[in-house]
Amino acid sequence: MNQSAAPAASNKVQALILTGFGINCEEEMAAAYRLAGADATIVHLNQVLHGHVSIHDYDVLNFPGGFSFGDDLGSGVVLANKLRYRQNPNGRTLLDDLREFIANGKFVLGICNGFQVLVKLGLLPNLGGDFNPEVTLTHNASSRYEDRWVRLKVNSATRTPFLKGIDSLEVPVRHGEGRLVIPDAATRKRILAEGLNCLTYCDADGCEVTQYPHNPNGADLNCAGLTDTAGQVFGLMPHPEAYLTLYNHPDWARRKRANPGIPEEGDGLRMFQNIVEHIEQQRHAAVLLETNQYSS
Ligand SMILES: NC(=O)CC[C@H](N)C(=O)O
Repeated sequence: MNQSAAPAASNKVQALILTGFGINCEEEMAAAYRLAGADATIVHLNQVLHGHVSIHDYDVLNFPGGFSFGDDLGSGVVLANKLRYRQNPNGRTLLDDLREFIANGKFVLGICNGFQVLVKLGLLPNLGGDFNPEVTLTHNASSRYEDRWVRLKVNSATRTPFLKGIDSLEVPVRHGEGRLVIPDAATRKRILAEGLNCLTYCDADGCEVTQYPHNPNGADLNCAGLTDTAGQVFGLMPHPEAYLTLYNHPDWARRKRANPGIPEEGDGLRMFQNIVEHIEQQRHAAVLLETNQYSS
């Protein structure tokens, strides 16, 4: 774990990955970013909450999966409250920093418990722009912990760069509280109209199926992931960071035997490659703009 206050001097995209308090998927997330060509720094949340590490030194902030605070009071609730109310020595909360981080055009990703935190903190879907919770994630309709592989379909209307060029993907789920509940018709309508329901559960052919077991939790809109209206904040229940190579898949040997030329990358890696590439392109465009300003 990195204990220093700033990321190493490097031209690579900088991904900050938070851990602590029961988060347990930080190493997989760091592996995903490193395979995608970024620098990944794992820090304990206290480093950020006490003001020793600034999120503003990074390009993309990540909330991994796990069981923060033992899921007490509901998955993600205690951590979200800590981020909303805990002040650092300068009197700022992490939510204050997150508002600024997002206003600066940066990116936030939450996976599983991380998605639950983003929803409970009001970062997703944040239709009102005031960071108040508008939807929730609660106990699976099956009343069971669901631990298996699912297939997802990407909403072609999504604006998030994380999902650019992806039609469908296979990924594992492992959660007890993944059921998205949208409490009112107006919120549901806006989520649909703006394409914020970026991922839905589907069958092996990529056709959307709303019934269990395809939809593992009974989520409203058959929804597995949400973005904010700009597509900068993205959260999903399944774990793309757990499918980085073909060999993460339980069926890899059979698949390789049937098709020896099968790609060795797992479906989940693409989202990390996408965001790293997007940030690199943004930087390149900014440099070109600056060069043109000086030369004209
Ligand atoms: N894998 C996870 O992040 C699990 C999230 C949460 N603890 C749940 O069970 O719903």
